[in-house]
Amino acid sequence: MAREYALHETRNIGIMAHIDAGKTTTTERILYYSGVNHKIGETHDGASTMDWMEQEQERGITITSAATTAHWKKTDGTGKECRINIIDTPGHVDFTVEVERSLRVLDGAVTVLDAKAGVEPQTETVWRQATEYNVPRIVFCNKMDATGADFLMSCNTIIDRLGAKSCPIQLPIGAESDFEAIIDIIKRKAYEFSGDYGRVITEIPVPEDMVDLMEEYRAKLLDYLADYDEDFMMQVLEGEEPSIEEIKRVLRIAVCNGDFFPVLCGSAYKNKGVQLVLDAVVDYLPSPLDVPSIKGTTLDGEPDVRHPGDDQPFSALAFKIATDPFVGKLSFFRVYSGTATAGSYVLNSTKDKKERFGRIVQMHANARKEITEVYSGDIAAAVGLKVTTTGDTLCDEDHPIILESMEFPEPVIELSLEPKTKADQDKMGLALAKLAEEDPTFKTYTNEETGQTIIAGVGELHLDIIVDRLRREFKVEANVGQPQVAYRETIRQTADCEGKYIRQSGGRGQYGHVWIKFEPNEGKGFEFVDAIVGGSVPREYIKPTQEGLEAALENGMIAGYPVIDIKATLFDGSYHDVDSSEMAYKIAASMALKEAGKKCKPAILEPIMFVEVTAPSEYLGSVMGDISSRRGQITEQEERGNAIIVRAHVPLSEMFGYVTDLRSFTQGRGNYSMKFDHYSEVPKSIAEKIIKENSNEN
Ligand SMILES: Nc1nc2c(ncn2[C@@H]2O[C@H](COP(=O)(O)OP(=O)(O)OP(=O)(O)O)[C@@H](O)[C@H]2O)c(=O)[nH]1
Repeated sequence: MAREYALHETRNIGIMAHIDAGKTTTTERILYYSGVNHKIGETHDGASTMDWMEQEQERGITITSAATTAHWKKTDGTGKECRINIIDTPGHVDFTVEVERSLRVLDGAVTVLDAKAGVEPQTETVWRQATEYNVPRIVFCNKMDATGADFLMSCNTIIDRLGAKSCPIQLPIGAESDFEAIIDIIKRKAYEFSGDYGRVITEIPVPEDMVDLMEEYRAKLLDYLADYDEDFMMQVLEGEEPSIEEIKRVLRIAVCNGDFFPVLCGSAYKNKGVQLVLDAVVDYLPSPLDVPSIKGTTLDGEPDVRHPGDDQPFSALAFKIATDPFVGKLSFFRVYSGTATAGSYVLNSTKDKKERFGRIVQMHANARKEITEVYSGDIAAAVGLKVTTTGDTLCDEDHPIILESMEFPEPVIELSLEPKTKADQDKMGLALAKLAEEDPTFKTYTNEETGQTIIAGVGELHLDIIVDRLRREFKVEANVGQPQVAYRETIRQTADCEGKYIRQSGGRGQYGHVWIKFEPNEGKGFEFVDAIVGGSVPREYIKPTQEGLEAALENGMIAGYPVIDIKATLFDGSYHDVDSSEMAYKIAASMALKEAGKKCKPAILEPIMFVEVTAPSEYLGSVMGDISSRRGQITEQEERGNAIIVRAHVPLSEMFGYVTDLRSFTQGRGNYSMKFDHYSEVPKSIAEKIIKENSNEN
């Protein structure tokens, strides 16, 4: 089967915004106009198609990014269509990993702003992420119908707050309840929307009193564009009037270049303007051919690259694993090069395992269409992959490559779960394993000392939702502990440590004996070195020693928290001809680590968060004072109109309940966002307290 849409007629886009700016409503309209949906579900009625998970509907927020395919006619008069793959990205800071992983596989994005507020703190976060991943964007200034909507103010915030090169390519006619129609600055035409969900678009005259403003911004736009094309610059300098096609051509170059951001306006809710956003997606956002070829490495770690094209070797990146109630596990992937058919085998080069593409499906909101082949540039989901997790590369076995993957934030908050009944206990293990498979930022483990199941995530809301899903989707009832900081342990000093496990009481005994040198390994995680010469520890017991050590690291040395940044060199030991066993070496390794807890100057590390607070200027003093009282260090402060932004590093343990405190001393006008930054050693007094608390529980 040949491909349905040419590569240059494919768009992989994300819709990014501050929470509540209207991403979901906008996406719904897109699906409606592009013919996928026949009924529009309003998010505030809890009936939207994208937010199909039950609690998403109740909370009215988008949690998972569903990849959805839509089609839209090109504006060049050829009657041809583009395929637009849309990834709906969540706006809450606890889900930035969702934003980041979709950014990784997108070629372009639509940033949705709320016309009442312009650029908001969370918009800045996603904007910066998009910049980091070089994702070209167009901006849709939504909610023009809402009280307080101000288009030009919003456009200015893009320049002032984001420091971005940007210019409107539309102007609203009227605002708030008088918002009526939209002017296309490039075409010098105006449009109004009527009929079923604004389906009918009618051209109307540009109001007399808006002509000057339109010309002013048109001139500004041309000025900006002149930088991107020499011929165009000459035309503008010589006062020639460039044609509409010419302007669109250069605007496309500017947008694809990733540093120019045209702004459109409308109201998704009132059905005005979304079709023009789709036109702009097709006209200005890049196809897979317009973005740089994806980089990666060969299996030997040499730099390598894959170019888009169906004739290239197959390469794809798995960016999301989801559980579908009907087909089971779905692995979403983006194809960067080549093609693959359903039923074929591919190599998971990250894990060095073969995988079979059982069935391949394309998602249309919550419906799915089975396809037989995927092509370069496509986004689709595979059913039945066994070992693949988020971030893995799938590729042609004969041309292996490991594509650049993504980084995931640390799970810094944890809580304990106690199943209510034996039946719950049985179900819980499976359910947690499934959730962890879907979400690389969610971890679960058993605290060996207390026997409790611990779940860890990136924020309180993240864990809240996990617990909620356990209850609803997996029908597991559990008592939930208070959220706690996920501390870590490490060592500060090198020492040789012995672990000896010998049991000889009649019959076959147990014998395992190792000497391990432990060294601090800051920022480099866990490293295991086999330095055994002369067989003092036989070959077959080296892997068990490493495994025993890895398991022991999870349970800590002094307070039960996972040990990080440690290098272990197995350099000596002994064995017994009859009694040595894998188990005995595993235990010996864990005993050696216990000894490291005494000899290697162990330390407790706490997560330090990057916190960004925005509040009216008069609260600057209180914001700073409060951060200091939380052991915070202010790194930057900035004034922006009447508001101040304070950036700081604050230990997570001091941030519980911050939202309530901030609201109360700023009379509800302060806001903040926070994300993990790094680990740092806790002050001695606190370390002692943590160790004491954790030994009390025993
Ligand atoms: N007045 C007005 N309200 C809108 C518009 N678009 C969306 N809304 C409302 O704003 C609220 C948030 O819209 P959503 O589409 O759920 O926003 P979102 O950005 O997807 O939010 P999350 O999924 O929670 O991140 C809902 O109550 C919408 O009905 C608009 O154009 N005008």
